[in-house]
Amino acid sequence: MSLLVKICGLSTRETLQTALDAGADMVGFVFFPPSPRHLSLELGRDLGRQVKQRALKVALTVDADDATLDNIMDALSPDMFQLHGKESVARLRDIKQKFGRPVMKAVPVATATDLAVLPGYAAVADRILFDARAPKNATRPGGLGEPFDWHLLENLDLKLPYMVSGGLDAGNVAEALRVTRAGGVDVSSGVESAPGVKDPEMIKAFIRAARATQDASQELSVR
Ligand SMILES: O=C(O)c1ccccc1NCC(=O)[C@H](O)[C@H](O)COP(=O)(O)O
Repeated sequence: MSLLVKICGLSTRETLQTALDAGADMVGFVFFPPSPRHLSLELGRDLGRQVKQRALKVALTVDADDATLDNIMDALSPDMFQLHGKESVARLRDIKQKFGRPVMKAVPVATATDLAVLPGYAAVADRILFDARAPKNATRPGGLGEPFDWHLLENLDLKLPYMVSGGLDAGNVAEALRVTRAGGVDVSSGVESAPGVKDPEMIKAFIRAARATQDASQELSVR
């Protein structure tokens, strides 16, 4: 299974084009007003049209109600919802049934006890995104540019596909993959020159660094 690379929090046509041209598998669009990456529905509609099925469109929400999800469906027609709030297992099931889209559940990680929620979510979600747990005073539950201890996932036995995120960048993505054996990586701050300002060269460097781990593992497997 090839590595999935997600660039999250895209908000301009230029940087979205860079991510698509550089081969991102998933492009994430944030619909959470306190975020510096928050998109209006109209901008989401415009950027969504640009993707043209070159990558999966991931709509990122936080404890959103049905009306909000409905509006996002109309504007973006996402390929997947990324639920990054305190959504319950029952709410995941509800959203999948109502909107007919796969859901990726973000699981905040700070200590091993945070993994206790996995069996419940893994029974309903289509994918898990492990992210660093935000500090109590944070204005948002993700996109904070801080990693968690990847070794907490070292012995993970999860049948569901999962991604690792939180403080990744071109310099540490290979180590994050080596330790976590994740099938995908996700980045936001690590490809920005300032909060919410994506940098095209950093996007390209991150994707190159992530892809290089695939090449290395393929070389090993054919030896
Ligand atoms: O990116 C945001 O602003 C955001 C706001 C609210 C909830 C989640 C958010 N981002 C979630 C993501 O998928 C990020 O890519 C992930 O948390 C990693 O972010 P970073 O550590 O900045 O790379």
